Amino acid sequence: MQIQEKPPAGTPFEWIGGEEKVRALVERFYDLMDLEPAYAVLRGVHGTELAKARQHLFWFLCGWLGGPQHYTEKFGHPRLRMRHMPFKIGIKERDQWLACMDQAMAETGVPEDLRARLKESFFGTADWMRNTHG
Ligand code: HEM
Repeated sequence: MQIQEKPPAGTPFEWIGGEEKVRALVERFYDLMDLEPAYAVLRGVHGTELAKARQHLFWFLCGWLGGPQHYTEKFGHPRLRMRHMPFKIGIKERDQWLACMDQAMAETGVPEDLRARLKESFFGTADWMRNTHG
């Protein structure tokens, strides 16, 4: 008999395990950004305080994954590229963001198939956010 993994039915939000898991993922993402020397450049782009970023990314990701649209209900269209314009985002920043998020997904137990799919989607979004060479 084979043990069935939860099938990828419904939304990625359901698949990941709802708000509790999204919250855990976001918390780990910013904890790692704070802790790991490998993400120092990315950390440096952020201010001293990460509380607002934690809350906003949580609200955003719930909707982006197909769950509750907290972010758009509060702020309207995310206009993410425009909102990131004040920060220098090149290849290094993009790659550290993606690596930090991937490590957070691994450490919070995001299912492998979902993790691979999200990695691709995150790449598209992060690459589109680049606003400087290098
Ligand atoms: C590519 C590299 C990226 C860098 C360097 C970066 C950096 C930042 C910084 C510095 C902030 C401001 C945090 C604060 O207000 O304290 C921010 C906010 C935010 N980022 Fe990113 N980010 C990146 C990619 C992404 C990606 C891929 C996503 C979504 C999948 C994302 C979603 C957000 C959201 C939702 C906010 C909050 C915006 C707001 O409402 O003010 N970011 N990011």
